[in-house]
Amino acid sequence: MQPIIYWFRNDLRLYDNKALNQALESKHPIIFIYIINKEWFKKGTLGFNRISTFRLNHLYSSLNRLQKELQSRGSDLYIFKNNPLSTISKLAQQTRAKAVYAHHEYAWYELEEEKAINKVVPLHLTWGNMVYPPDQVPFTPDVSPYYYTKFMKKVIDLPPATIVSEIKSINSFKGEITLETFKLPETNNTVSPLELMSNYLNSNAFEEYYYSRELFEGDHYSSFLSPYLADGSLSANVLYQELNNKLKENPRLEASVDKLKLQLIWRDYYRFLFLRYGRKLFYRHGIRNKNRDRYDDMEAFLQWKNGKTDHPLVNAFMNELRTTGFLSNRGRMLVSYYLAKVLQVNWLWGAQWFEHILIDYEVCNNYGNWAYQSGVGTDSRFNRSFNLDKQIEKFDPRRVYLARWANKSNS
Ligand SMILES: Cc1cc2nc3c(=O)[nH]c(=O)nc-3n(C[C@H](O)[C@H](O)[C@H](O)COP(=O)(O)OP(=O)(O)OC[C@H]3O[C@@H](n4cnc5c(N)ncnc54)[C@H](O)[C@@H]3O)c2cc1C
Repeated sequence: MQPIIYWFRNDLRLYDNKALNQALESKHPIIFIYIINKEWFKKGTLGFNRISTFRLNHLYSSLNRLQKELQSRGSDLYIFKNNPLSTISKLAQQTRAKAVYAHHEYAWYELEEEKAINKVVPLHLTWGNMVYPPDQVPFTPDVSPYYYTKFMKKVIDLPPATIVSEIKSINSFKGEITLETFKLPETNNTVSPLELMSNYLNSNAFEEYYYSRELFEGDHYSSFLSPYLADGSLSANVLYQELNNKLKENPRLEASVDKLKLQLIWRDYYRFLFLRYGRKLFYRHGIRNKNRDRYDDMEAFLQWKNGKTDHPLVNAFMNELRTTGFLSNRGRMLVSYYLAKVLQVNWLWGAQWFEHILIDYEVCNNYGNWAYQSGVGTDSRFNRSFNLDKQIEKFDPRRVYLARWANKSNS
């Protein structure tokens, strides 16, 4: 029987994986692949590439875990470091694969990639990786609500996507693959993403999430699940439904449960927005098509990126980000506001820096939030501003965060 290819994208898991289940239902032997796109490693005009070691190491760790899980089921994961179109074309030709199965993506570049691949070999795409995917809501992406609150109200009472059970047995491809594969570096995979999720939801820290999420830092001021949600090793839908279960067990958690659920709805919202507006979300003037006098000012950009601006709070955030690959949501909001609205620098440059440096970079969350904060996205108050000194008084009154990060040198 001809094989099929299962192309893992941002869904690096064997549980709650709808597209994978559909591939298994086809009964064809499966070749499991992941493609590390070599474009990510090319330096752009701003002097950095699209993936830092923070995210790359995290990705390796998720791939190692997935590969071992497949091996324990008598199968394997083939990893390639190349371009998705050429890899899939060559592999399909070599193995006579009948079709490729994968999850839909949402952003313009990925959608173009899907079209190109589908011209070479039939591509079966399934909606997934969301709580409310487009095939489960009563509206199509082209008319999905423009503002978050409207979107949230439309979906919040709908049943979330059905959770698909973990795959057990696999009919895997036994033939030879001669295309050059990529050997994964060893990584420490101690705790699984599902365990991390459950540890967090059972911790005392989660009880305080409803207010601690607004802080700059802390041991567990936030879930820190974003790197796993971004590469799909943690299912957002499983997290959402686990939150509902937690609430049934312990009604005292209501405020935290509701707040985290709203964040997961922001995540879905941006995906719908990308499906609706496509390439416009990568335009300097955004989907509002408004020229906001933003300049390609390299000197100001470098000062911002390297934590050398006139404001110590911005410097502290940028230093933490450069050193750890992570930043609180508040930190991200304030530094993006500062670059786009105070320094008036092209917001796309900031979004590109985040794409490079963030351990949890995810295209829709990143560019959607950047456009929002820069006044070219869907913020109803597009000229919203923040008083950074007041932010310090409110969230870091004893200057602990500032003392830790503001003067960290640019090494
Ligand atoms: C300018 C800017 C850029 C951002 N870039 C990214 C990015 O590349 N990747 C990313 O995952 N998040 C991004 N965010 C959203 C948010 O800051 C992070 O998801 C969050 O800080 C990650 O930490 P956490 O998992 O502990 O968050 P939690 O508060 O525990 O939230 C849980 C999950 O909900 C989702 N979520 C939370 N806040 C948002 C939000 N504002 N928009 C959409 N989804 C959200 C994320 O998947 C997150 O992991 C960005 C925000 C801003 C303002």
